[in-house]
Amino acid sequence: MKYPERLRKYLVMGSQDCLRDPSFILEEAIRGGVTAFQFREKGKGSLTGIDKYHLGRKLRDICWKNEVLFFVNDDFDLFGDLDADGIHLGQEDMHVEEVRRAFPSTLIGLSISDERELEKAPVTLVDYLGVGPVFSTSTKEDANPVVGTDLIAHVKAVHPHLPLVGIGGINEENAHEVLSAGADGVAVVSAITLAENIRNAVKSL
Ligand SMILES: Cc1ncc(COP(=O)(O)OP(=O)(O)O)c(N)n1
Ligand SMILES: Cc1ncsc1CCOP(=O)(O)O
Ligand SMILES: [Mg+2]
Repeated sequence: MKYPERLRKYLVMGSQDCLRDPSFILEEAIRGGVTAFQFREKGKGSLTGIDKYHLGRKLRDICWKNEVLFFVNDDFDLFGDLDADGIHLGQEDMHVEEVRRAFPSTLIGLSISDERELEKAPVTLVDYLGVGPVFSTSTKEDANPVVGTDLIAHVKAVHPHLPLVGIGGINEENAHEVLSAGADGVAVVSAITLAENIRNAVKSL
């Protein structure tokens, strides 16, 4: 599968998002068709230090065994330690320019939550944009205001060749709206991690 298609079904997850073993959830999600994974160990109840590293390594190995892209959220040191395929950065995180300088050929994703952020984004240095929250979410405590599918359509119109994924409140009922608005993929946490049947949840996205 070529690169932008590999962002089609993008699971974002840390142990704090799981009621079951994260390795089991990731394996089931991959069997259901997940094509990319972001290790986002962050927020209430999340692991730190060596425990975070060990879980990250376990999830990375599952991804690699199955040819699924493995991204690390925020944590530049962990990204390097795990030799991840890429890193996802937000507006408050380490600067894209700095990561690109240190890792000329890694995959870099950048969050966009409004038109102003898009205007000042170093788009030539990133491999995809994560646009959202598209719908309301209870997974991210400090989430920005909901942007709807209009921002997806705007970003695609301004940068038609730059891959983009929607994130925030996406589930099997509304995923088609995100894709119809121009997204290359959907990035999902709770609709997968909390699903009773994970494989079916991914299949129906
Ligand atoms: C694919 C994707 N898009 C957006 C985000 C959000 O990143 P950020 O704004 O840095 O917030 P945190 O995830 O770090 O809380 C993401 N993680 N993934
Ligand atoms: C990490 C992140 N960034 C914007 S919304 C969000 C959380 C998305 O979680 P969910 O898919 O459960 O709404
Ligand atoms: Mg971040």
